[in-house]
Amino acid sequence: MTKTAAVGAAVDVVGVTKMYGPLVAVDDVSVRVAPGEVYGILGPNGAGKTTLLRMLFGLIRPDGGEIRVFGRTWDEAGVHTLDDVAGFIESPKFYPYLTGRQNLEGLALLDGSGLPERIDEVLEVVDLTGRDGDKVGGYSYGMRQRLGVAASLLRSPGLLVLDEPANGLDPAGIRDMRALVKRLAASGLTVLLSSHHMDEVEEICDNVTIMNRGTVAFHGTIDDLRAMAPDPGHVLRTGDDTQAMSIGRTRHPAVGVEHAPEGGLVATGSERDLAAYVADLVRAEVPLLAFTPTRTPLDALFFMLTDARPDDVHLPREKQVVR
Ligand SMILES: Nc1ncnc2c1ncn2[C@@H]1O[C@H](COP(=O)(O)OP(=O)(O)OP(=O)(O)O)[C@@H](O)[C@H]1O
Repeated sequence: MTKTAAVGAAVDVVGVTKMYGPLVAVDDVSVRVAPGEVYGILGPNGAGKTTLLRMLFGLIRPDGGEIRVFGRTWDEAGVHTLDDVAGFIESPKFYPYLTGRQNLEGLALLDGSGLPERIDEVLEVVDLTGRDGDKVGGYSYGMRQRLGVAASLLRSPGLLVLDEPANGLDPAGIRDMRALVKRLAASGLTVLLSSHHMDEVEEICDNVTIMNRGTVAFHGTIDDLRAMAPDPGHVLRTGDDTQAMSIGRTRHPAVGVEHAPEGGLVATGSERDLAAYVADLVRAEVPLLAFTPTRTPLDALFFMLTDARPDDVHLPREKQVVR
């Protein structure tokens, strides 16, 4: 990426660095989000995602580089940098003893640009119609996240920034949040979201920056990412691993067959080569007990590009270190 500000970009982060003492939390990172796209910042814990979004929101200042939001910088435009922007860092906060609707009414009043008549509309977008009269204290975590999105939409933003919106949600909450972001994207809204989840970014985003320890480990389209992904690995459980291994090594050089640390074998190769190998095992009457994918190729790539361990990346928010 060239280090010049882009004309017409919704967000243009150019060579931004942020230090915390000796720690370089964000190291010369550039990210360009075009209007109308859904852009993902993906990375394991501590990669620098939230720090980057905090700088965009003006909550902290970069030590170097420049951030433009719809062409505006904090130095030039001050708080007007966020005129057309909405979203939240980490989790949105609401008054638990007020209803969802009352919280939105309060926000609409405070934020002159949020029209009270939009409340019904945004509640419907986030699928909270019918629950708006309940106190927020009784909402699930997923409902609160969706209310946060509703609060953001009140001001009809041009850019919605979401920091790990699906983090800490149960599977149904994750599904609802993804569906919501997809609906918003389909309506033409520009969305910048951070995530721990490769599958979330793959499902929702057009472009992605993968961060690791403050630096950019990958930058490009989801298709570019897919093209880089390694062949899928499969765990193979057989009644005769020795013979299965020997058939693999002698007759299927394009398939890698190794002993899996947890028992059984791991076979890697293209789908076609794996299918031929398995067919051969069946022909040789090697008892086949299981053939299951280890992890998706994109997940495997994510672990290769970052220091994430599979266990690191699905920690719910409440289990993470609170700063
Ligand atoms: N206020 C702070 N003071 C000191 N160090 C900080 C502070 N905020 C963040 N860091 C450090 O900066 C690095 C990047 O943190 P950041 O929160 O941006 O990562 P992240 O990718 O958002 O991770 P997570 O997914 O866990 O939120 C981490 O090493 C973190 O410990």
